[in-house]
Amino acid sequence: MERGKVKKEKRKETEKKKIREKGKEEKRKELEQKIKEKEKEKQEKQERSKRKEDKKEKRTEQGKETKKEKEQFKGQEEEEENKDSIVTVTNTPLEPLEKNKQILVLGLDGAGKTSVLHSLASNRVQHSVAPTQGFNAVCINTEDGQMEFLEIGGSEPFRSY
Ligand SMILES: Nc1nc2c(ncn2[C@@H]2O[C@H](COP(=O)(O)OP(=O)(O)OP(=O)(O)O)[C@@H](O)[C@H]2O)c(=O)[nH]1
Ligand SMILES: [Mg+2]
Repeated sequence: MERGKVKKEKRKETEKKKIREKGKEEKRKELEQKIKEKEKEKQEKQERSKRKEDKKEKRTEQGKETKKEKEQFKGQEEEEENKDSIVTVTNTPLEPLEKNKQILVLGLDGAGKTSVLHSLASNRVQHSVAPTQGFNAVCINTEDGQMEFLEIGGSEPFRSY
């Protein structure tokens, strides 16, 4: 009888051990799953941060390009202003060239604006030209298209224009 009791107790102990081991394995599996989920979250965060950095870099590059364009435009304007007596400025310097061009002619009085335009239009040199009062418009037809010159008198009353 005692032997039978001992055997039963041994069986119970082995069963208990088995149950404990199963519980431990389940806990291990749960921990492993949690660790994997955390790693995935970290990777996703890193990818998001990378995308944000890429977007920022693109924006800064675009800003640099626009700044360069502005600087080029300013440089062109300054070069045109530094010309001696007659200054010609096109209305749309950065747009594609059109057939009809409008050219503004500026300069001090007596510089020879009207004389140059007259010689261009008529192929003749006119010596005594009266000072331009207000503005003087000259249209010249060329092979490529029309060129419209607008001269503003260089006398002091017209310099404000
Ligand atoms: N010697 C010489 N005289 C010139 C020349 N070009 C113009 N002139 C003379 O300079 C004077 C003034 O010329 P304009 O063409 O009227 O000058 P402008 O720039 O139109 O002057 P405003 O209309 O007052 O702004 C005229 O008597 C011209 O004959 C040039 O190349 N050489
Ligand atoms: Mg003139």
